[in-house]
Amino acid sequence: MSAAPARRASPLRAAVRNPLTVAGLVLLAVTLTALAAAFVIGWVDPSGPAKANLHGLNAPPGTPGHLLGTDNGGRDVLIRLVAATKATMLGAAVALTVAVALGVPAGLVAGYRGGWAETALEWLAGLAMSLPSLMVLMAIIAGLGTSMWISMTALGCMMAPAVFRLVRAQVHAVRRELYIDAAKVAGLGDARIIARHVLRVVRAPVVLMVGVMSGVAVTVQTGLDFIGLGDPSTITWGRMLSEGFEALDTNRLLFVWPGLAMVSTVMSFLLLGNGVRDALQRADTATRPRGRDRSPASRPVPPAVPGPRPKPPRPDELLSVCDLVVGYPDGSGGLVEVVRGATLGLNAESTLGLVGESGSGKTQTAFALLDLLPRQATILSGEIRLDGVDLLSLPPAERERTVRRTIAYVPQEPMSNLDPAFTIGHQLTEPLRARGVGRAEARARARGLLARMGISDPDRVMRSYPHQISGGMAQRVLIAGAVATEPRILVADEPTTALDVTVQSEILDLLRGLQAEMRMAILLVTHDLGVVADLCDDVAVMRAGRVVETAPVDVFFRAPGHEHSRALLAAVPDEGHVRPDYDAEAASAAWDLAYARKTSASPDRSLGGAGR
Ligand SMILES: Nc1ncnc2c1ncn2[C@@H]1O[C@H](COP(=O)(O)OP(=O)(O)OP(=O)(O)O)[C@@H](O)[C@H]1O
Repeated sequence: MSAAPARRASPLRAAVRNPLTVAGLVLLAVTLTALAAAFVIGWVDPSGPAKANLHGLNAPPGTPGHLLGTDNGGRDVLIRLVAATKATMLGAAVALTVAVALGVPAGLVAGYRGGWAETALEWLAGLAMSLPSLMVLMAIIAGLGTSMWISMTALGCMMAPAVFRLVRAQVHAVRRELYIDAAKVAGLGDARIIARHVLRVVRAPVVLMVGVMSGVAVTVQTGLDFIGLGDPSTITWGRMLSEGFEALDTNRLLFVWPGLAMVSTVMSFLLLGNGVRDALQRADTATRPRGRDRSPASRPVPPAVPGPRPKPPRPDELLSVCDLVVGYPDGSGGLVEVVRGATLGLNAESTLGLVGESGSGKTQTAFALLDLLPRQATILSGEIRLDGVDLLSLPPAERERTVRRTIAYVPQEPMSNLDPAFTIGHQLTEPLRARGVGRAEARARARGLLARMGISDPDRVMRSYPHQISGGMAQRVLIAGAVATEPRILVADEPTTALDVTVQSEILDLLRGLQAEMRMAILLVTHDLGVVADLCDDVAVMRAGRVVETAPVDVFFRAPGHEHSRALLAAVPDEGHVRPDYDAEAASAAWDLAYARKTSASPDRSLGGAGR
């Protein structure tokens, strides 16, 4: 990382650089000034808007004492217009508040939690949207009277489903982001994740929708009053429009002023909504990396290759998986199995490499252990035992607690797993704060962890946003976050794939050092057999959703037992050429080299792992 952390431009500052937003601000300022004046008039001279002067009917604009003239009752048009602003804006504010207060939380819950809550809320929203709004409003006014508060509350209820659907769709999109998974694994609760990470993404489209809906609320309220369905005791722009319409022949300006007020206010909402949305979106996307697409993959699952059944897990293993089967809906009412009876075991303080070709089910197996499978996935059978306790038999909340307490996760793509909207310091201290650690101590611990990760200027990194650090640095930050809670098991999914070779070896050394220091077990998901030789004690080879071979790493390299293991080893590119077939001698030489590195990096650990 070379650049010093720069402060990001504030979205509001960016918004006011847009001339259309400035125009919206100016128009809104006029409306707000009228609103403030209306409160003053209501306090100083409440009868002012109704005061008639029978000697000054329909006075033209500019008449002394009457800037906009008078109406056909001799009442001052400007004072009435200002007073009408208050009722109109309050009415719109009621509708908007109801729509946002109902739509946003419902959308967050439905999008984030899914399940029956989403089905029920979606059904309610569909029902509300299928009703003709104007007819419903008229029926409510006919039944409950012309109170503006009631009609505007009803309008808010009818606008809420649109907000709900927008928010739900946004939450659906962000829920799949890797940094949400990372936040969960770090132990943050749902409420905190929604408040900190999800709401930020939802805010830009919601701001635009609020702008549009404010305009709709003003227009509907004005329309109802114009056609005589408003509260006759309240002056609004709609009522003034109606009076102006009746006086079109004598004083057509009476129709123009409230019309202008309505148009300029609606315009101001739209311009501002657009401008602020654009600024927020720019601020969000400027730093947001592309997340990994985890949509249902189209890669076909290759047929299972029969082979020697791996040994059943031993009772003394820290973590064991037995005959795990994970399925996804296949789109035609059935299930497709992506993990098809995986069995493996991880000893305390040792490292197991989970290898296999792309799509063989490594990540899905790891996600099952981490309790991170997507909602659509089902664990169809099998056992996952942690310290002998079958996790799958625990109630979901207890399972989640147990997993978060014991297992940490270093994900595949460092950048996608950091929320671009927060500093590194914030993201490292947040999980500690959620566990009750005080602010100062959390910061001190985070700084210490970064230093332990080999970061020479932890203070600067703490102040940086993810886009201001390199990939290698981001990976160190994620490892720091993962080990902050002193887990007994670390699941690392391709921790070095996205990094260049020199950084890769530094990260491997770091993991090795941390493992020895913290006495944790590591499950390393990888394609890279060099990394396996370098770091692992044992290997489990996956093929088409099954573990086809488990072996100590030296045995795996010297005498792989399964045909698929030999094929994997044969596919490793050699320095000068690609070997046509598995070459035991070359594999053995590669192993000797990796072993030499391994023992020189951690002389205290013997081949095969002391804990085995
Ligand atoms: N959300 C999903 N819906 C349906 N199928 C999925 C989903 N996620 C993954 N799969 C399928 O599960 C299978 C195993 O995927 P997994 O990600 O575990 O493979 P992997 O061995 O980790 O591959 P890679 O090394 O490329 O990450 C693949 O066939 C994939 O298409």
